[in-house]
Amino acid sequence: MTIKWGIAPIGWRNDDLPELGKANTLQQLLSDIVVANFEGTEVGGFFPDADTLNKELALRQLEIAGQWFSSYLIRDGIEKVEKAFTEHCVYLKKVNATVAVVSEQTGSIQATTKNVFTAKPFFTDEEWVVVTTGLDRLGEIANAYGLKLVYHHHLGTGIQTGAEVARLLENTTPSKVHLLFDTGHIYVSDGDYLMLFDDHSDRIAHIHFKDVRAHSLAASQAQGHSFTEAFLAGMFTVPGDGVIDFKPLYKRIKAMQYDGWIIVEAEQDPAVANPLEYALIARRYIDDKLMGN
Ligand SMILES: O=C1C[C@@H](O)[C@H](O)[C@@H](O)C1=O
Ligand SMILES: [Co+2]
Repeated sequence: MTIKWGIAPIGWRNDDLPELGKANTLQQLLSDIVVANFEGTEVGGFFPDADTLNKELALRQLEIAGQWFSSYLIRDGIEKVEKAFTEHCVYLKKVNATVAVVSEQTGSIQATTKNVFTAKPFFTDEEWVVVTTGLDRLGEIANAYGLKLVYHHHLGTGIQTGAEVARLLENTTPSKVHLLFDTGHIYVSDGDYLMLFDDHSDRIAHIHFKDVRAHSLAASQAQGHSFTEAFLAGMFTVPGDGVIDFKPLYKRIKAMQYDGWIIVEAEQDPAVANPLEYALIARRYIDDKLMGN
């Protein structure tokens, strides 16, 4: 079992809202990650070409876990998506990543003003077939580049709930499509975050540790916030600062001999939540409450 701990750029700069933290440079982000004693990160939308990135990583002995890829299999069809995904894998291989994070974004309300708690899309039976067969094909491409395709269930998308994740996994091939388990997304969607882990631990190949502030979540639900409004209002935070108890989860992760990355990922406005300060809060929680027990 080798667990690597990383932290995502999303607390410094946000791909969903690129104006957030615009002044934070790659160098600042990577140096903060070193200060907070994490081993690596995921690629953010503002990251440079592979050679430039590799140089900055090597200077700090940091590694890349993977990068998000928005697939539009239903909207665009497999041929178009395959091409973009192959380019994505070429880059990931150059930066020595291990996973390609994929989320089907057809119909997603993630970047819209719609109520994220009530207006998620649902795929038809035909659309499910397109998504699952397409993901199997993308998984073959990822494998050819020595990467694992890890599927990211996400609020406001067609694959959000535990039942939807189960349907996805039942209809895809285990050697081609793995699961990214994101604590924050499943907590807000279903409440119970351990059940999804227990049901599919054999498919989990990447983990996002995202915590949730219960009072902010309740306020956002009451106000019918969009995804963006909800995270700007403070719905997400780092482990140790919210309502999720990561201790029973971490016990399970160790018990299954998990081999892979756990990435702390908490989108907040960096002007409100100092990214280094929150990285250090997460580090302290991990050291004292998880690894120390
Ligand atoms: O992994 C993620 C990537 C982001 O783009 C996304 O919106 C966020 O919520 C997340 O979990
Ligand atoms: Co995530």
